[in-house]
Amino acid sequence: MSGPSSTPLRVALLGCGTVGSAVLRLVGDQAGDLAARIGRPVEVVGIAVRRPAHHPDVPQHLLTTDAAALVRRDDVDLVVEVIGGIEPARSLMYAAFEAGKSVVSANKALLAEDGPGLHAAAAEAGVDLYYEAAVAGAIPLLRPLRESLAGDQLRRVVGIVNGTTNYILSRMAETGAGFAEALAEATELGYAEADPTADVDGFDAAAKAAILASLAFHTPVSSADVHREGISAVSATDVARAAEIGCTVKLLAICERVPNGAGDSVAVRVHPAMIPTTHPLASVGGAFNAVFVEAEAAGQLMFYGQGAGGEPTASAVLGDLVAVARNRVAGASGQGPTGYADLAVRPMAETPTRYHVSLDVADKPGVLAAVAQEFARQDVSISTVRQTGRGDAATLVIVTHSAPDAALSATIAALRDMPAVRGVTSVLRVEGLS
Ligand SMILES: NC(=O)C1=CN([C@@H]2O[C@H](COP(=O)(O)OP(=O)(O)OC[C@H]3O[C@@H](n4cnc5c(N)ncnc54)[C@H](O)[C@@H]3O)[C@@H](O)[C@H]2O)C=CC1
Ligand SMILES: N[C@@H](CC=O)C(=O)O
Ligand code: NA
Repeated sequence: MSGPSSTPLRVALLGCGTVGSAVLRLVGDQAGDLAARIGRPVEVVGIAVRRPAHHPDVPQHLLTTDAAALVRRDDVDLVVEVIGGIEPARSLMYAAFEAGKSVVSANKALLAEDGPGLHAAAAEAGVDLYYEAAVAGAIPLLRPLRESLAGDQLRRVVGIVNGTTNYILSRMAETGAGFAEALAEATELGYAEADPTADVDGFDAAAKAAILASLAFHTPVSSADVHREGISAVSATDVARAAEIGCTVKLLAICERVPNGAGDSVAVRVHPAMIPTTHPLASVGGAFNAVFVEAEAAGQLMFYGQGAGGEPTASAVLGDLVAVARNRVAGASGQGPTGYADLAVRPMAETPTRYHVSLDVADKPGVLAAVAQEFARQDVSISTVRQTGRGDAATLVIVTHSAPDAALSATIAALRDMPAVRGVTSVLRVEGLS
């Protein structure tokens, strides 16, 4: 049996921002252990950046602004893509596969847009495409879905998968911080995307939900298939109303397999929701992420940890780097995800949800009955009604039972038009209430 080789595996690093610089640091700090774990040393031989002058701490001879030439260089064996976004990351990955090089990426936006195409290109080239860092940062989640749970049937994956919005919502609830102030802090801490509207408007979480659903249900799901709402409309009133009923507001990603006699479908959505403070996801604070997985045989599993930040994300990148390097040493490649089930994606309008609605109404006879009638008109059953205040300042707080989302949103539209309703002050979906 042959022993470890001293010939290094040569890595091209594309991007040297929050994640890339942490990857570079960890590869250097852990060089000895990585060599022992892989069987060959790992050496970063080139780093593509946009502006070399912005990277004074990096060995200058490694820097290049020509990422396309770097991935094709003969002295590059593996590629780590931490530029982010669609282009040029997509072209660079395809070029790497064409040149027979495995890719490790943290790029959920790209994987959620073009996952099947990228995987097909990697498979055709007989190389690997790994991206554990793309969903829930440091938390090992994609490999467990792809490998450990590959023998089970998954029913539901639900969690908090965006660190920036969780940080903002936590700060708003705990300290009363304003939205802009909390977002600035999250950006400063390296959690936010280059364009933080990707976090705030739910695009980042929707991309992660698409990746999770694809792996969980063996079905190609892209970002465009995901119902997406961000947190920019979450108000201090929503947070206060949630607290009044023992709930907190979280941005949830919910991926479900929906049983149906004619053939199962999948429903994938990202939106803010009130959850009870006793729910395990309620205590997930700051930039932490947590994901529940429900599987037929395994039952409930929970994954928790740091979902954003340079070092935590670099940990997941390095785990993938070790995996693809080991495959390369063994002359093998891992099995990519399978999309054989190819289930239909169920529209949000048909997906059952529950609403919490807060209305300012006149405290007059018949108002409650008229409001209740609007719910009944859409076949929406009410779970609880609470009235506070009297006269002009009366507030009705209604929690519904589960109903198709379209029926609930039609009810809200009708309530807004009712003369007796002075204002619809808070509307949020509710998850996890008994
Ligand atoms: N920051 C985080 O907490 C996490 C980030 N990710 C993902 O990791 C990737 C990188 O994110 P960050 O490091 O936070 O972003 P960043 O904006 O800090 O770094 C990206 C770097 O790529 C460089 N770049 C852009 N275009 C380039 C080009 N054409 N050639 C060479 N370099 C180029 C930029 O100048 C920048 O330095 C993204 O896909 C992001 O979604 C994933 C998990 C967590
Ligand atoms: N911007 C993302 C970074 C990790 O994916 C987040 O806030 O979670
Ligand atoms: Na992860």
